[in-house]
Amino acid sequence: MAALLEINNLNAWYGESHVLHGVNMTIGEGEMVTILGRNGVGKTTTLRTITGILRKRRGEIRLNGHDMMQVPLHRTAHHGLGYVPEERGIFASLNVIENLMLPPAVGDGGMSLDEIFELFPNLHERRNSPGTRLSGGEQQMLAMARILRTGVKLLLLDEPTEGLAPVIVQRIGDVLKKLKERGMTVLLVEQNFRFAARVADRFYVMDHGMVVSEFPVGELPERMDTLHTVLGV
Ligand SMILES: Nc1ncnc2c1ncn2[C@@H]1O[C@H](COP(=O)(O)OP(=O)(O)OP(=O)(O)O)[C@@H](O)[C@H]1O
Repeated sequence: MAALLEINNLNAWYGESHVLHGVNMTIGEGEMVTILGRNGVGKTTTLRTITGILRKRRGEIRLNGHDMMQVPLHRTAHHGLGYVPEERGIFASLNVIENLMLPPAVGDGGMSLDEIFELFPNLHERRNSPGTRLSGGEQQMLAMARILRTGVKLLLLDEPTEGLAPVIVQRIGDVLKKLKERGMTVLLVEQNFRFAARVADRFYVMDHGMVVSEFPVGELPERMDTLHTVLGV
């Protein structure tokens, strides 16, 4: 499988605080990979550093072979990188369609509104509702849908299931499975272990700003005891 994203010896700082200490990851095209780890180990920071929101960084980030360290933040989407942050960023005063149409399409292969509404039928039902009236689950789906419309190749998701009811978590899992069938590559941070086990091909476990282990989903059962210790769950 060809690598879509390659990260080598990635370091990042918040001011003087050195948070990532040499992260290495490779994500193959069409893969779904989950980053696990306790609170504060650097999972969100890894996503923010890949997107370039956090600029105080050193190391290597290649997307499709392209050196992303040189790409300014406003150009990252043009290279196929889409980021859905934990806080989702839905515009409260805009309705669902307006939120969806806001980011410009930046590449080929973005989903049409019809395709989006097929994937997220409840967004179609709520298409005229303002952001303020959406549930947490609907906001999460809208945040994902908005990025999918733009034609991204790599989707970075930060805790997509946080605070959501089990039935909505299940639905987000179904969406990710359908995206996988379409060949989308996804790197996600997730604390919900059962959800992650359902959608991921592979896991990275982070601790103290580094990747400390990596394994395919098939090895999950034999790793459970160690993971419970490492993750404190
Ligand atoms: N804006 C910031 N300024 C300074 N330090 C920060 C900032 N954001 C995060 N940190 C620190 O960086 C470290 C890594 O945080 P990060 O949010 O990446 O962890 P995480 O693994 O995603 O955990 P969580 O699930 O709690 O978000 C933590 O020590 C955190 O306190």
